[in-house]
Amino acid sequence: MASLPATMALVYDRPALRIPRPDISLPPAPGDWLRAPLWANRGLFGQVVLAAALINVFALATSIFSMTVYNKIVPAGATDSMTALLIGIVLVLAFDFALRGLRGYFVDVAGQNIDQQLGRRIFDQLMTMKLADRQGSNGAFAGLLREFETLREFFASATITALVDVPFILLFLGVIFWVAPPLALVPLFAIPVVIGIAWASQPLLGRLAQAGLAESLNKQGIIIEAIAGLETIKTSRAGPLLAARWHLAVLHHAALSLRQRLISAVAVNTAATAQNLVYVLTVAIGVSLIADRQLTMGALIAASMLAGRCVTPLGQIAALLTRLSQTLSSYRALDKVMTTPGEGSPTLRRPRLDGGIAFRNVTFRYPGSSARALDDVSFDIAPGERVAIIGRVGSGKSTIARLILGLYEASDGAVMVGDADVRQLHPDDLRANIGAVLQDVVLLSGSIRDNIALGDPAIDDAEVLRASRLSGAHDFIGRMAAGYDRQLADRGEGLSGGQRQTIAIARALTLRRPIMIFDEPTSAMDTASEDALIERLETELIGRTLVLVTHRQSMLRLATRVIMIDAGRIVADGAPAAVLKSLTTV
Ligand SMILES: Nc1ncnc2c1ncn2[C@@H]1O[C@H](COP(=O)(O)OP(=O)(O)OP(=O)(O)O)[C@@H](O)[C@H]1O
Repeated sequence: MASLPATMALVYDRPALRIPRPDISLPPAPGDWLRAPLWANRGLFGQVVLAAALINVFALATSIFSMTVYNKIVPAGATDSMTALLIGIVLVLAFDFALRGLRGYFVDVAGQNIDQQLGRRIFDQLMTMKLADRQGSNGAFAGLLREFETLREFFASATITALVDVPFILLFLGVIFWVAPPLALVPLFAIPVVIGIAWASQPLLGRLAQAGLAESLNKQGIIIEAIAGLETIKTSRAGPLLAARWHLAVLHHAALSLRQRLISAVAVNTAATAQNLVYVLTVAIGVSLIADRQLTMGALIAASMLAGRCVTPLGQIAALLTRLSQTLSSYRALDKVMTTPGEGSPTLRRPRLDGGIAFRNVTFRYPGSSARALDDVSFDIAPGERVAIIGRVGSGKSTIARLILGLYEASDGAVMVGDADVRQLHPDDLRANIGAVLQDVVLLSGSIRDNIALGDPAIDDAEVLRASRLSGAHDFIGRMAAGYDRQLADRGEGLSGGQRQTIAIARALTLRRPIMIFDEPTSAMDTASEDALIERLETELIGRTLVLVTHRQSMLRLATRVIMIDAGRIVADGAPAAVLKSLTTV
């Protein structure tokens, strides 16, 4: 940057981070996106299982300890043996303490890994998914994608430990049966009751969870829309309307959550009461067995401790089952998104395209719409040709630009770029060859320089500067104190509409791509800025293909051919003067 005057220096620390392109291989089979991260952490889960199993075995040791103390040590007054036993049990408890710590640690590490792996997969899917497959409002869709946290929470938390505890119920039952056979019947009756009630509540909880998820996404959608549109909402006094929608959504969601909690509470409280009842009944029956000399005091104490251990996991399972329905509805909703095929397959790689564009009998309907945005449209644009697309509002001009960029696929017919069908072309190659300025200019948070280079390592400071001078962005960036380092907020807030447009044009002009698509690139500019831009572009665009969507006659200076669209059909195609003349004579 030494050759630049000080005021133009682009002070920018190029991130060392390599930005990997998302993987756009075939979509995973249902559930793969979740199974793979879980399977990748099987080692950690194995250790959790082992630790949890040992903790259960240690629980057995404390019961046996109590039985031995009451049956052998107390009657014989064997204090020496007591000391040895005490040392043994303290060692067991120390191991138990360490294992509980390790178990928690392994669960947390597995949770962190799953978080990262699932989070990456979900973001990659978002980046590669077709625009046509995006569901619901921005807020609701964002909320849906964040549901992966519910899944992580379920799989990497108490779930694993609760599940490991289940088979040990049988072990504890077996030991109770060994020390005091009739007492085993008490937990044996309690277990199916607790599981039965938790299981019976599943279908209703499942329906409530599904409705609850929909309501929560609706709530999220409203709040995100309100935040993004705050300026418009205030100026058009739409606050009360949004507030009414919000209150209704909160009301519905709260009512569903309350019902969910009430039903979950029945299962969870049944388990808690069963736990107490099992203890009381074990002691009561045990006392009568002692009176009949069928049971020792030590055996009763051991049996009551073990009966508690039998029923404790049931409480966890009841809580788990109530969360299962929520987890399942999140899983089903996410699975739909995650198994949707992404944009094309990466079979056809063309790093450099020649700039030719062709539409072959293209018909297009937007998803969910029966109207044809484009109706049997055919044209050929030769490499280096500069074509303006004109027409009335809503006639289909921007749709042509979106189809060339591969943002949507033609419903019928084919869109060819550089002699290749855009459905076959790797989207990365297609878009690397096209410099595009879309109608709604969106900048991202970060510096102005970041927004012009947008993560492409091939764009260096000199190229950023060249493109900014061409677009006119450099004029105002040079006057800013922070220059190209000026940080922008979300969506480029902090700049005027015209300034945002010049930055978007600079972004498109970098790297002299063979195809330029400009959709109303100067709609927010004053006439002088627009004239200056046209003059610079006239030489810059020589030899490059231009598709220019415009309502402005002044911009037609850049075009050597004009295509006119009306209601999705081509109604005129020829030299600018001829097409304009036909317009005035109609
Ligand atoms: N995302 C969408 N979903 C459904 N219909 C859409 C969508 N975008 C555009 N349309 C419809 O497709 C038709 C063509 O839209 P397009 O944006 O191509 O018009 P345009 O000619 O660029 O209009 P303008 O001059 O106002 O930008 C319009 O009838 C419009 O309502």
